[in-house]
Amino acid sequence: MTDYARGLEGVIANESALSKVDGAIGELSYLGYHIDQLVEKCSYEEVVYLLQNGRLPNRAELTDFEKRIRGDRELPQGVLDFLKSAPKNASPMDILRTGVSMLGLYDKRVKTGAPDIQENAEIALSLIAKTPVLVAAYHRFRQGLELPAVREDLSEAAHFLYLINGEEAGEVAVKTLDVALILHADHGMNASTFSARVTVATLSDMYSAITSAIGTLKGPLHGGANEGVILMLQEIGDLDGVDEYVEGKLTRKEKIMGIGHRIYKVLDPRAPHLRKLAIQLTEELGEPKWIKMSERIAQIMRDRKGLEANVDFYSATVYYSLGIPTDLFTPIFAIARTSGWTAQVLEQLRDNRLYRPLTLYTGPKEMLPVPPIESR
Ligand SMILES: CC(=O)SCCNC(=O)CCNC(=O)[C@H](O)C(C)(C)COP(=O)(O)OP(=O)(O)OC[C@H]1O[C@@H](n2cnc3c(N)ncnc32)[C@H](O)[C@@H]1OP(=O)(O)O
Ligand SMILES: O=C([O-])CC(=O)C(=O)O
Repeated sequence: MTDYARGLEGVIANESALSKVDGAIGELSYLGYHIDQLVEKCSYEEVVYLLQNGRLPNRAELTDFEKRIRGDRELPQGVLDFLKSAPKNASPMDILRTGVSMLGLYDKRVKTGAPDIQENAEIALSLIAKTPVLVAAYHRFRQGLELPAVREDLSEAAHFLYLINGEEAGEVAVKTLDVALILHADHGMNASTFSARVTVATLSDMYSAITSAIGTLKGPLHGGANEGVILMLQEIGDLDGVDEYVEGKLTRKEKIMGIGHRIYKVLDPRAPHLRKLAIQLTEELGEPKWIKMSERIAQIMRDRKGLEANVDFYSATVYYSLGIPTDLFTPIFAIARTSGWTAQVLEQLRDNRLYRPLTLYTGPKEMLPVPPIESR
């Protein structure tokens, strides 16, 4: 019999040249470039180009690429109408999932039959351009505000902050979000990327694949954990409450959000970048208690369970310090990961094979006679 790996742990599902996740030493690279270098030397747009084209752009290529994405930010009127009429208390992740699915309705490039790689590469760029606008538009409309006109002179990070706030953000905020977007862009065969690849491997379309991925990212065991972290910190309230809270969770065998990882057995290499930003921002805000509480939680989890912080642990405090509402944290993760998801979908299509694993059947061994309905 074939070995059964619960939750597909340790199973290699496909090949990919996009990101290398080394769980033993805590190292992450995109197409051979260490994330530490990418964060130091590149913008998010350069990283998107890297994932989409397999190499870093030169200056002229980057300018063209930025122009291409910035020129594709307008949402179809039908999608804007949906965003305006959607319930004001909906989860922005549900809005994003539905909005991305709707974008497919308005895109004539979507066809049935064998997907065209070049057309899908174009759709990928449209999705990268439009997902931030979708999230920001819903956020404005739910407050009864208008969406500012989309602009072509701002980077992805600057434009998103401009749209949600209705005014341009400062340099520090833009740089911080840019780094966060780079760090969330791609991550091997994580659950949402796997969903996207499974969907498109049936020769479905890019919008369906990204819709699947958004639904998968939403859960608190995956991208939803960043919202869970800030809700946990708010529930604890202050540093004095941390030990009792964590002990209570461990006793009840409940999870602490933002801690632990299927692949990283050491610290997630994205966490130190976000930790550094969280320390700087909370100090500037005069609210260091959030980071002090986080440090104590991380320490207890290290000592008691040998578990380390993952990417969601400090990103929560970073976004909170930027004044971003909690329910936009996971959508921001999705916005960044759209660059990775779409690159992974294209990679899947270039060398496609249907995913169809087995299940270990645990039902009745013998065939049962169907009794008449009156006697059941
Ligand atoms: C971007 C991302 O998706 S990163 C992950 C974001 N998710 C979270 O932060 C949610 C909290 N973390 C978790 O639930 C887990 O660590 C996961 C789901 C991320 C990975 O876990 P898995 O590889 O499936 O490990 P699993 O859940 O089986 O846990 C193994 C052991 O560690 C414990 N454990 C793992 N994470 C945690 C945690 N956050 N809090 C408390 N205990 C934990 C489990 O209780 C279990 O302990 P036991 O062996 O004593 O029963
Ligand atoms: O790789 C994973 O399992 C989850 C993760 O950290 C990510 O998607 O960034």
